[in-house]
Amino acid sequence: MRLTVDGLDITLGATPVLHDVGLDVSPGQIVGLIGPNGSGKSTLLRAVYRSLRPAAGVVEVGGRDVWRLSSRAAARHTAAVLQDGAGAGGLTVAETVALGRTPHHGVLGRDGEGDRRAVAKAMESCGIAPLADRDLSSLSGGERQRVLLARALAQAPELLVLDELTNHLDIRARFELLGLIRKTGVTTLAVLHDLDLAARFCDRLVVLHHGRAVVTGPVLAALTPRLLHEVFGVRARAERHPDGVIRITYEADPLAP
Ligand SMILES: Nc1ncnc2c1ncn2[C@@H]1O[C@H](COP(=O)(O)OP(=O)(O)OP(=O)(O)O)[C@@H](O)[C@H]1O
Repeated sequence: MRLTVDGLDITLGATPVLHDVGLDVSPGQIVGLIGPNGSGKSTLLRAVYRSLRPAAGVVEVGGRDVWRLSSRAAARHTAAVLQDGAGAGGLTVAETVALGRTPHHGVLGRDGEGDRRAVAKAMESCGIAPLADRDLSSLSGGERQRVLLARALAQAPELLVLDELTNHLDIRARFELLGLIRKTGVTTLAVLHDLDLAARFCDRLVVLHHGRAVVTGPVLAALTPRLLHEVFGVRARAERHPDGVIRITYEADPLAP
């Protein structure tokens, strides 16, 4: 399902945070949202998953303005995994993942066989089936991230919104979970701080700087040495290696003026 954001302006308190931001994620693509701390990435995601109403601009998923849908209707197609998302207190892992099915329930709100299958499959694919009966609060940060991703996948979304999913994950888990998301084929907008991971897994990048989308495009076109210096303040270059993978190489003194 296509995501389109156009002309987004957001002010928080008295601080203008996003200015005329637009982006487009084609069905099945993974688009990385990158930018320095405070550039407005999480704020933009909040407008997309309908937790922050923009002062101006439109967010459309599958051609429908998300702010014209009920939150329940929007939750049937969009799932979010948020930075250090705590999840509901006092629930087991299996109960937490099952919450992902809530937007699909009828008026009786009961789990059916299809719901149970979706939950089991999501737990299996995120590697958390052995943790099913553990209390969510007893998990490590990385385990909790896997649970929150499983909850999002159980939701069977057509748009996945990820805010620093890879925080707390060990290096293998980063590759595993981003690879898993690629395999699902779900349209994804992901905030990533790790530029190497962004370069490896994203079809396109949107670079935010001081609340503006300054560059949008394929990884190599976006991550020029000039952009890396002007936006991220580092001397580095992105190159496609003979194995086909794009990697970032930092200069000996990345902070050189
Ligand atoms: N309630 C608020 N009132 C005023 N300013 C706010 C408020 N919430 C966030 N901001 C500011 O908005 C800016 C963008 O914040 P946001 O969390 O979207 O950035 P980010 O790019 O996700 O940052 P990070 O990479 O550090 O997570 C920051 O400068 C932040 O201080």
